Amino acid sequence: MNADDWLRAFAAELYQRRVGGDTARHVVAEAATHLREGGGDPWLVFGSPQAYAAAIVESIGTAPGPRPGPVRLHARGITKRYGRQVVLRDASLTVRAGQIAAVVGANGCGKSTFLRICAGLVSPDAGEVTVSGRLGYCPQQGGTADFLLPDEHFVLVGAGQGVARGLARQAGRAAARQLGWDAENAVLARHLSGGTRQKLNLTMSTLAQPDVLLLDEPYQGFDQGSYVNLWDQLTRLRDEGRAIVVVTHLLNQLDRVDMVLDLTPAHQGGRS
Ligand SMILES: Nc1ncnc2c1ncn2[C@@H]1O[C@H](COP(=O)(O)OP(=O)(O)OP(=O)(O)O)[C@@H](O)[C@H]1O
Repeated sequence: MNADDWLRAFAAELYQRRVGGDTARHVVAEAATHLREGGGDPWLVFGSPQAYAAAIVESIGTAPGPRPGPVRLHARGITKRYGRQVVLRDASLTVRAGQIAAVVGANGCGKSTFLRICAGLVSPDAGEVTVSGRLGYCPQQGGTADFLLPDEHFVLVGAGQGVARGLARQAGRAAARQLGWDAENAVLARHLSGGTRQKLNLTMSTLAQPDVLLLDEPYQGFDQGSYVNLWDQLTRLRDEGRAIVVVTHLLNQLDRVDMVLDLTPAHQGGRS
């Protein structure tokens, strides 16, 4: 990685950590000047772009706002029927900036349906959802395009959110690295393993720095290390002030969430 590549990756890491505008320009310009005048390999001078961006964030005290912050997602009295089957009955959830909510319950109790209603993809029969801010959604399956490279996914999602090509590519790669995946390899999505395709899905959902992040069992196919990385990343996103809703069957991580919505029929009626 030459100095220009390192600086681009560094800028993307800052962007991921919500250091933007004049501050980011200033920090990147300073690093560029240092490298130009002092020479040397940026990895030896500054270390990895990720580590240096993390050190910058720590020193300038960016990110965590007051926790919990304003309400970002409010789902109230959600009821949904498919034919005669009542899938959701009066389910409610309120998530604030800086909180993680887990949606749990038995197979078929309506977790994905609830998340799709929150994402605005399915209409409820009763109740309403209010989302404040930008939304990111990671579906349980699908979401990737077989004949596109990971980078092309990032550029496509970035274009929809007004993020420039180069920045989208770098931000996507940086987010993928946090899940232990090197997305720079030129492999079409159809040749990725199931777990890696899911990492691509997840990376796309976080790319545009959503205020509300909806994740439907985002860890499917993940190995143990990737699973740990995922929860570390969710904790970091929460600490940056995102509101996160994650559908999960794995109850061993519930100590890492702020609230639990159990959609098992006996528990419906919601809590927040
Ligand atoms: N479009 C649809 N048309 C008809 N029935 C549907 C539709 N989508 C979901 N269902 C039914 O609604 C119920 C809830 O499905 P949903 O996928 O939300 O459950 P879930 O809790 O996410 O399940 P799992 O834990 O297995 O992922 C299921 O019985 C399912 O078959």
